[in-house]
Amino acid sequence: MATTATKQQLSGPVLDWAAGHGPVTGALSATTGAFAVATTGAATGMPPGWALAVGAAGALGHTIAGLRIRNSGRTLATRAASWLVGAGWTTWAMTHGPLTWAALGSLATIGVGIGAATRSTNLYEEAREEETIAAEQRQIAAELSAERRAIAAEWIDRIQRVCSITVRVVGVEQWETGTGYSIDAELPPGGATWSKIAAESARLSADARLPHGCTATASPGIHQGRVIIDVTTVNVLEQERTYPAEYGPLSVHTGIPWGYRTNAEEIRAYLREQCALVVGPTGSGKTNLVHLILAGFARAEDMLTWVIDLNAGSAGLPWVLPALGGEIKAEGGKPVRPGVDWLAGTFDEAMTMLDTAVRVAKQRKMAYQDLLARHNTDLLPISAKIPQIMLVIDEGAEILASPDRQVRKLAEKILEVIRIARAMGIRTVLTALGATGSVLGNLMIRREAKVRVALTGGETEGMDLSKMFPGSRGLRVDQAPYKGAGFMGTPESPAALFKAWRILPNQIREIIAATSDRHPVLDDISAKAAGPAYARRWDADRIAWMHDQAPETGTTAAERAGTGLNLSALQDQPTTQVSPEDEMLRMFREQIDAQFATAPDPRTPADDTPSPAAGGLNLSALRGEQDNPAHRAALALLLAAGREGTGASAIARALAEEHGTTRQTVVGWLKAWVKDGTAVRIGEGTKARYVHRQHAPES
Ligand SMILES: Nc1ncnc2c1ncn2[C@@H]1O[C@H](COP(=O)(O)OP(=O)(O)OP(=O)(O)O)[C@@H](O)[C@H]1O
Repeated sequence: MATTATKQQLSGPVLDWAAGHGPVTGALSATTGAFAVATTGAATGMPPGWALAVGAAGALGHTIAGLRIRNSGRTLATRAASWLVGAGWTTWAMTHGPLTWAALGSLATIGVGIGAATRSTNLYEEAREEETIAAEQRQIAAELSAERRAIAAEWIDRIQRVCSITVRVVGVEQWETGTGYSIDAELPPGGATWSKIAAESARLSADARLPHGCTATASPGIHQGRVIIDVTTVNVLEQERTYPAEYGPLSVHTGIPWGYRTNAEEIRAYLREQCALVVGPTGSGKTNLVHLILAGFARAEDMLTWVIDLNAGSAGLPWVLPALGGEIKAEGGKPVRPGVDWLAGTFDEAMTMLDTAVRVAKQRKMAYQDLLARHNTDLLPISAKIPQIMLVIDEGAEILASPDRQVRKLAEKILEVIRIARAMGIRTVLTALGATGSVLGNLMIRREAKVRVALTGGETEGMDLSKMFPGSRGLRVDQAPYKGAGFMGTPESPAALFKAWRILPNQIREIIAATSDRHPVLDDISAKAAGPAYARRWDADRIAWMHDQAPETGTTAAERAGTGLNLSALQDQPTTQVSPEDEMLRMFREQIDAQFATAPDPRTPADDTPSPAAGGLNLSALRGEQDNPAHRAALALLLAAGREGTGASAIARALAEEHGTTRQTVVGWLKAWVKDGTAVRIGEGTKARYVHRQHAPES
């Protein structure tokens, strides 16, 4: 019999009134368990003392288990009492018979009692647990605020000592990046200003014993009586960080990330209305920054980048050649678009580009009047349909400062674009080797180019930061003695230390591939204004300079730059040697041919006479046409016609005077273009029009 009770005890929690039960199931299990033991015990003549012994053992075991999981004394007492009361009833019931009204009634009462007690202890345990968590959090907060209080006290003393200003610290925020903290402080009454503290940045940094490259920078608080002091404690400028490998879409409206601040937070350039000026002496990491800037523009869905680089086009070539040279292919072997929309490496091409930009700005101003009225704005709403044109002019500041008469013409055009095109969505990024007075002395640049970067790379010569960032004091060149590091200021973010990411050549290729489908096309109105000059920008003769300017070896940028601007790009540099670049250019031409069907076929001699291609098409005959100026002009007109398209009569009319081309000839060309996929025919009969495949509805 004893064995039975023990077996029950071993095989299941008959008398376990606590494990895994809520108040109701616990009480039910306890009372039914006790009832079962009592009835079985009475029927089998089990000695009643056994139940009491089991109850006592249960109470003891449960108390030990409860202590282990740190139950409260109250919970332990309730549970032990439950065991003992239950065991007491079982013992009594086995002696007096469990099937009497008194036994059953008292068992029910015990059940309700246990249920209520368990419910109460459970609630108590929950409350106790919550209180423990809250206490832990209070302790963490107290420790944190103790640290913050210590920082506040330290800086109140320091600002008093260094600046003789007694501030009251309102808050201290430790940066998530773990590289420093910001102090929000109230200035004392009596005329103290945040700029007084800003001017003492260097002395404050020294007083705080900050590591090299770390600063205490003051900026305005939420009103003029408050100041924010950003204190960096880890030097992130020293580290080389590569351009983030996530090449997701950007927009002129989201801003374009150019690098990161000393608190490791990225900083963006907002260029919808602003132009930018980037100054960096040789070896400071300027070329790297230009690539980084082009990378951001390439990622944007509403920006087209036009690059002028009279120093061998080195800034733009890595964004063009791998794409058009067929080095990079999109899915299914499709050609990819270059990472920039236009690259000018010669004086003539640069002039053409700037003239085009002026024409586009003027045309946009006239043609988008309705749109501006509808949007109740004088700023053209830039989107993927009407993209912003970003003119990046490497060493543009040197062009502006050049005494050369020819170069001055370029300078005037650059200034004209800057002056007239803000509202119409054309902005420029000018780079400079030095912050020359003649550039910053120019009112137009001072007014329009408020996004500014000075890469120092440790260079102190000719670095007048107070001219680059007027009003910002306490900036010292020696604070950023690393390549790619310097200062950046924008209308949204005051001038302060910054570092550009390092962008690697393979990343440029990755970005070209990743963004090829994302680049917008010039809106029809702008494309019409841009005309053939734009449409033919990738023509073989127009890109021949790329070959002439093939990557040099053994020549440093300094040598190339000479006194600031190397005009070698303006000279003819005939080359006869056959080199890998020749091969690359051949592939490039093939690519152009595939895209625009324009490149001459060496097998067919150039022929100025339009081919009577109207009846029965002969593609090989048409190849001869491709060197024919009338044929090329017709294709340019088709491209310039954009999405609206054009027809044979319109093209023939436009060509009649200069080339004497007949409608019948144009019909032949159009049919050929439809056949080889260059053009798409839309509509029938008299409504038929032809659209270049670049503007065809499905693309
Ligand atoms: N952001 C950066 N982070 C780390 N290293 C950099 C960074 N930018 C440039 N560098 C280093 O500096 C070297 C020179 O960079 P870059 O060619 O961009 O300088 P530059 O000012 O254009 O000089 P140059 O006029 O001689 O071409 C790079 O090869 C690279 O090693």
